[in-house]
Amino acid sequence: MKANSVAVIGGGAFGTALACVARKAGNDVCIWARNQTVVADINEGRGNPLYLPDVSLESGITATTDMAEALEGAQAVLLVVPSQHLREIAERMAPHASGKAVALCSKGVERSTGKLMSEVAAQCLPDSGIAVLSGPTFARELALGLPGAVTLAATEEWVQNTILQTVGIPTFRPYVSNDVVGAEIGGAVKNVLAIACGIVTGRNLGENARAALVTRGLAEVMRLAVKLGARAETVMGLSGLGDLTLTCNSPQSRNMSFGIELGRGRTVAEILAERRAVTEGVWSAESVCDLADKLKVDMPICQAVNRIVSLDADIEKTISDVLNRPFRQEHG
Ligand SMILES: NC(=O)c1ccc[n+]([C@@H]2O[C@H](COP(=O)([O-])OP(=O)(O)OC[C@H]3O[C@@H](n4cnc5c(N)ncnc54)[C@H](O)[C@@H]3O)[C@@H](O)[C@H]2O)c1
Ligand SMILES: O=P(O)(O)OC[C@H](O)CO
Repeated sequence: MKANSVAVIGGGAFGTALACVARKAGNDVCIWARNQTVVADINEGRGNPLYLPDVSLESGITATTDMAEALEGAQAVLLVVPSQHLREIAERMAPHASGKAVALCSKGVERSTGKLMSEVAAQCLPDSGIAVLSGPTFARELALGLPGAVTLAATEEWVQNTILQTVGIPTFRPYVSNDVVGAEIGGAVKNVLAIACGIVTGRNLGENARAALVTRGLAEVMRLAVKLGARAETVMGLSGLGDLTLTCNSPQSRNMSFGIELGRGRTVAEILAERRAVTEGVWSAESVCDLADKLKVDMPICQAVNRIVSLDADIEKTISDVLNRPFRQEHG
């Protein structure tokens, strides 16, 4: 029997890792990447050293810079580009993605509109079935075949089933949900909170402080998610608590490591200038805070990160402001 065909849109670390997962699930996989060097590395070198060094790719994973070619014949699509570029790429996909199941794997909130990724996709890909795939997943570990689990959220059963069959394997276990907004909000906000945890780590403020930040950060995610109509249980699942725990506790995280460097005194511009990889929390801090303001949701940790990364606020003063907020009830 001919293998199913899967398109992975985005040739960064996570797109490449998900291509490995989809291949292990028995699919023929074609990665679309904008960078010709990435395409050549995948097709000729069987790897992606620019974005995911030291990982070899199985045959059965190919790459192209041609969007139509990548999507032709694909039953399922994994959309894995940085969140601020999702609209532009989804618009390019649209003529070739009608009737296909598309899993959104980006974590962020669009800066120019304040929209969640599913809202952007609803505008740009009206004829596709949309899912959100999100959870605690460092690309490298996935690509190496280490075990993990994610939330797979879609309102339509055929979309859930298509994506489940595309990526579900014993070492990559999707847990299915119909709470799309709940599944995506955790991933978007945890990147901002991981920067806060990094700052605290970089300034040697201790493990107690980081545990407090993770817990109070979870309360921020919960308040925003519930206000957006998401379910609390989703926030307590893999895409919420799971991803927050991973990202806020490991310097493997680009967001946490960015915060660590900030905490040690380097500037946003200096750190970003040295990075090829995307640090989503930098780009979503402002849009998460704008969304919170609009919905009148209190998110003091995210606001503090935004003041530091977007408005160049003094770190010591910002930490002091957070610590000196009035005491309050833990819940409610
Ligand atoms: N890396 C991970 O462990 C991981 C895990 C889960 C989710 N994600 C999410 O996946 C998304 C992609 O992250 P990644 O880690 O694969 O990226 P990456 O940092 O490895 O690479 C950046 C990617 O962005 C692309 N890019 C840069 N500028 C672009 C533009 N103008 N238009 C289109 N593409 C552009 C690059 O070509 C490259 O493919 C992000 O939203 C990230 O939060 C990443
Ligand atoms: O390295 P980060 O901070 O972008 O995090 C990667 C994934 O989102 C972890 O689930």
